[in-house]
Amino acid sequence: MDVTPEAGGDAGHGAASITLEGIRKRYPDGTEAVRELSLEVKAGELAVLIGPSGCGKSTVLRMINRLIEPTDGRILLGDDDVTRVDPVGLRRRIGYVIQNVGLFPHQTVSANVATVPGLLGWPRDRTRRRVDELLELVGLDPAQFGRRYPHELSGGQRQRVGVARALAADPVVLLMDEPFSAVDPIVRTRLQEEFLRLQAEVRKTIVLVTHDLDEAVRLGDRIAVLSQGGHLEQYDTPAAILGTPASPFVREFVGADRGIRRLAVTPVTREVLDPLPADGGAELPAVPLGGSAYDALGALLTSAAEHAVVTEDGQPVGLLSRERVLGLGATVG
Ligand SMILES: Nc1ncnc2c1ncn2[C@@H]1O[C@H](COP(=O)(O)OP(=O)(O)OP(=O)(O)O)[C@@H](O)[C@H]1O
Repeated sequence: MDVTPEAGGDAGHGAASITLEGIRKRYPDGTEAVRELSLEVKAGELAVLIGPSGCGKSTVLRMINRLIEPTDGRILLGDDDVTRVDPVGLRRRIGYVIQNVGLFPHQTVSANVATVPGLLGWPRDRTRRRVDELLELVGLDPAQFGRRYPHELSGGQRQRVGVARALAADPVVLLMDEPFSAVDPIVRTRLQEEFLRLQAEVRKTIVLVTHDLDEAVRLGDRIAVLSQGGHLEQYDTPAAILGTPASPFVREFVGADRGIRRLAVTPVTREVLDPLPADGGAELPAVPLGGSAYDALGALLTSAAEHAVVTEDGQPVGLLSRERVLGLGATVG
């Protein structure tokens, strides 16, 4: 069988749907990592797998490209059963991006991106064109970055090279295991935005594993919330997952983050302030009246202070305690 780019590709360009049918993974030591999971990712869609540590997310992902062999069940790319094909050939048709990227340290950026085309025996000219095109696509100038080695790049740049490498041979499917977690939050947000633009262009079928609910909500067309043993609690759009959690587990899972998210949109008002001390709180961190409770909490945690002084037009108007800020999160959660 040949997993062609057209296989099952009714929506994405060169993308295939992924169907998991009753897959199960029992490790040799008896661990039931995934008991029974069925899931369909439509061609050209991005599905996020999220859930607590150890619930089986990475195991599911690695069964799709057969880095891990399923104990039971079927996995289809388009109409083709991946459990029946040569795993090495299969992996050349599936892009795989992991945390910390896994670039080859002694090869240049261009050589890294050219890995799979090289294995597939593409002519050198075609490979070179493809490498340049992909580096441009992920926002790296080929002339400037192509000859560098991975250690000469920032973490965010390495991550982009990882994505370019995974896309090099125009895979039918892209698997991403915590692809943005190794970079700081600001770079992460930027990479996520760039990645969404890239996905709008290439429309691959993508399965992405993350711990970060904000990332799941931002990137996912659909989110699969898993509990221990790869149990599928809910598989739905981000809005539906946040708005109508299907089980107490999902409610609790999104609930914790929902409180934090609400803090970001809750302003610090006069109602929550305590009177100023005699010295006006000169030594305390200052936060503006009307600023977000989330930012106020950040200022308190950074300075390890119990109180912040709240200012209006530069003048102190009251004290805000850490307890009050946390209360704002709890009462609106
Ligand atoms: N090779 C292995 N042998 C035995 N058990 C394993 C093996 N690999 C993973 N497991 C177990 O299978 C379960 C699922 O692991 P998996 O890595 O898929 O979870 P995960 O949801 O990706 O976790 P995390 O979020 O912590 O990365 C865990 O209980 C883990 O300890």
